[in-house]
Amino acid sequence: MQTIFSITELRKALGAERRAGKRIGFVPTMGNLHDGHIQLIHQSNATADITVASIFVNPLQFGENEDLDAYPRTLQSDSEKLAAADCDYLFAPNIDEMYPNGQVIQTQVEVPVISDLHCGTSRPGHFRGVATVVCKLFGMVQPDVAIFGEKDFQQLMVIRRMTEDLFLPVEVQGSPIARADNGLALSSRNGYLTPEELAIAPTLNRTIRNTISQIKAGRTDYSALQEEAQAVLEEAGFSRDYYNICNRYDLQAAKADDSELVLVAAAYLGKARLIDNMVIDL
Ligand SMILES: Nc1ncnc2c1ncn2[C@@H]1O[C@H](COP(=O)(O)OP(=O)(O)OP(=O)(O)O)[C@@H](O)[C@H]1O
Ligand SMILES: CC(C)(CO)[C@@H](O)C(=O)[O-]
Ligand code: BAL
Repeated sequence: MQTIFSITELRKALGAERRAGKRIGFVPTMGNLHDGHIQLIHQSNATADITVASIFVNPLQFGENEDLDAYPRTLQSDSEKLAAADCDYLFAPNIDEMYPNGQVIQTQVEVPVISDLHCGTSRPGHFRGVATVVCKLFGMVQPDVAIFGEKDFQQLMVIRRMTEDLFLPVEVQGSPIARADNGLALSSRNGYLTPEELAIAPTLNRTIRNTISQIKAGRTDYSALQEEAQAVLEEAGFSRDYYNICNRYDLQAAKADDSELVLVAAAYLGKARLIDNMVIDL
């Protein structure tokens, strides 16, 4: 695997691959890689000839009081994991490479409506930061296909909308959530949890599954179901963010006669903010 830090060098290397007729797969990440990320690399390897992973902790998508400084930076071990997974290129630009004009005076990409729901409500401006950096990364890497995890369900929808609206020539693929045996969605932020909190964390997924079985059993009083689940999570030691039963296609609050749903949730536990979701087929 070749590690590249500059856009010029990246363009040179990938230009040669493209001219050789290679289909380029791309996996954008913020690093501190776990098996969920490696699954995305495998998916890219299966669909493309060349896989490019990026590692960039993007300040533009972090709020003022969020964990930008604390976010784990583990380039050496990430690079070993990527090489072992047969990734071909690691692109790890620094902040000046990504934002040569600073983070404020530059073009930003806004995907309206959906960006203001759920994670966008608790993290204002977050999806503008995500859409902007992913658009820039697409311009740098010019992939044929890009893979994103379904753990960030709303992020995947924002990126699909952006790609479609801007006619970006990239196929966007989702990849299922990789979980620990106890149901906990793998996440770099699980590393913030103490052993006691790690024992509590699977309650988030267990609660989601419980809500879904009640919906499958016929309950359609979604507001009450959401409130009951929030109470269970608080009792377990979480603090509230959101827990919403939604229409799968626009992420608006589900109506009683909607049949294709998704439950999206986020909750605070100690220093971590955990997210999870599950689709519901009725
Ligand atoms: N458990 C998982 N299963 C599948 N994909 C995942 C999982 N965790 C992360 N991803 C995907 O990996 C890509 C990079 O995500 P990121 O680097 O933010 O990892 P993360 O572990 O989700 O970190 P964080 O805890 O900060 O959200 C995203 O497309 C994300 O959806
Ligand atoms: C897509 C992404 C790499 C953009 O910074 C980030 O939001 C993430 O890791 O999911
Ligand atoms: N996985 C989404 C990146 C973030 O939380 O900022």
